[in-house]
Amino acid sequence: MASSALEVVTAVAKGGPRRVGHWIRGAAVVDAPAYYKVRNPANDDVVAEVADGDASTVDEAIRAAQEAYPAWRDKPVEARAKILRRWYDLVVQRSDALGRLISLENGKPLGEAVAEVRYGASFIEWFSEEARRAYGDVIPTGNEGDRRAIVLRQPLGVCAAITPWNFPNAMLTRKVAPALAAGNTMVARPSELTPLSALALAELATEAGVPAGVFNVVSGSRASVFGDAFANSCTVRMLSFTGSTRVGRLLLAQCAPSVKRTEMELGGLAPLIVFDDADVEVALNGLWSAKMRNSGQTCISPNRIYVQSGVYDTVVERLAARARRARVGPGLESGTEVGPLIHAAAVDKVERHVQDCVQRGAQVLAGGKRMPELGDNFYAPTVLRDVPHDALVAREETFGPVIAVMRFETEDEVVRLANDTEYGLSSYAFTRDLGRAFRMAQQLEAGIVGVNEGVVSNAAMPFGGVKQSGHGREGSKYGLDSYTNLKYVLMRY
Ligand SMILES: NC(=O)c1ccc[n+]([C@@H]2O[C@H](COP(=O)([O-])OP(=O)(O)OC[C@H]3O[C@@H](n4cnc5c(N)ncnc54)[C@H](O)[C@@H]3O)[C@@H](O)[C@H]2O)c1
Ligand SMILES: O=CCCC(=O)O
Repeated sequence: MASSALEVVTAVAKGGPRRVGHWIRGAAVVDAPAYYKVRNPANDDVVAEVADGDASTVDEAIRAAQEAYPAWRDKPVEARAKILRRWYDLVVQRSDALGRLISLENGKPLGEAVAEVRYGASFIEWFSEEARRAYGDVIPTGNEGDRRAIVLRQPLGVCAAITPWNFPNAMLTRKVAPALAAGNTMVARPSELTPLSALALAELATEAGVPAGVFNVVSGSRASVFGDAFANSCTVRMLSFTGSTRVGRLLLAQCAPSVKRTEMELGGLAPLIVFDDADVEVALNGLWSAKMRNSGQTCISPNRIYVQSGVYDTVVERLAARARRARVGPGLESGTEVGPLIHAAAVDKVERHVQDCVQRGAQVLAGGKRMPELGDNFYAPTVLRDVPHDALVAREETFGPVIAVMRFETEDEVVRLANDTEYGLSSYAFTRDLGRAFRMAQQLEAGIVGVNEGVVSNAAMPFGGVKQSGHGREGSKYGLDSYTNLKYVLMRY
């Protein structure tokens, strides 16, 4: 019986049973009162049975994090940095197994899954280094003869994290690494669909020397139980959430009574603009990589593709040819470029969006259908042309492999269309005109702008949204801000 998340991959290969518990106080909690099944989206097979926690589980994990806090906070920063660095090394060493785990529970192609592990690890590496740079300030008072004003940067205490299924490894490391680097402790609750990657990361953290109770992971099938328990706890000083804007709004309201600090990494509806003066090859490559990563289930995936009239026909035809060639299949099958969607409801949503485009006059150039021969959760990479600006895809995240192409004539028109949304996470523009490139960087209302580039994610850069895509920045030198308080001290001597 595999009881460790890291052993699940081998147990699956051998067909053996596997039950995985919460990770609290540096150890797996065995014999939980209840378990639920985690399934592979590619074939619906049970990957593992995972502990189904409740409010008492969360309370126990919060207690563990609270007890571990003073010693972790007071550890010399070099010691914390070295432990994080060891954790990074272990994650990299185990990247194949961790990648397989992602592929098993999330469905994404193995190559992408291993790339996610390395991306996730890069946040641990980055913050193991940033730990040493949690600087404060000395501010002139005007009375330097007898006083000094200093600003200290201090940890918050116990932090909580709720993470989504689409990047089960990286969305967690970019919260827990800065939290621990700054001297906080953490309780994390991963998506019920993909808890194994988080549990495996916690095991490796313990192996690396993260003391018991500093990083705890609780799993469970009833999401709101965890949100309620985190929000209602006055011990939890901060909640960092990545997920939909709908759930983000709920959690913000729940955190209001305890005036908890929040970091919200929410949904997107990215515009991607191809101007007539773009290098079409660069634009097509950028669009394809931004769109098809994780089968389109990415918060920064472009949902609204605006192509200027002069290159419209070329772009849609070449995209359609690319989509027809794409190899769709299970994530663990070699050669797979596009994997399954996470579950049946996700496929239903994609189908609804495609049908809506067609009903409004769009034409399907590639895909536009389910792939039952592969399984219930597969949808063919789809290219639609002549999509009207009032289609559903222009208002709601599709979260699937659908390239919905709209036509525009002028720069002013496309900036207005691109900004006409409550979302503001990422945006993309392809142009060879330098002035226009700067105007796009300036005018697009988003936390991230890719100019002639579709791959924007990097641990050294600030990731986050504006408007209803959230607040706070993950990664970069700003990534410690959400996990630290500034304390102003005026010293008269
Ligand atoms: N901005 C970012 O960095 C970023 C990154 C990844 C995903 N996302 C967004 O996440 C969404 C996709 O992920 P999802 O489907 O898991 O989102 P989701 O909001 O449904 O769920 C996110 C997490 O919240 C939990 N949850 C759901 N309802 C809850 C409740 N009432 N109380 C507490 N927790 C609750 C889920 O179980 C999951 O763990 C998309 O909108 C995507 O754009 C954003
Ligand atoms: O899904 C959103 C996060 C993806 C990323 O960090 O590149």
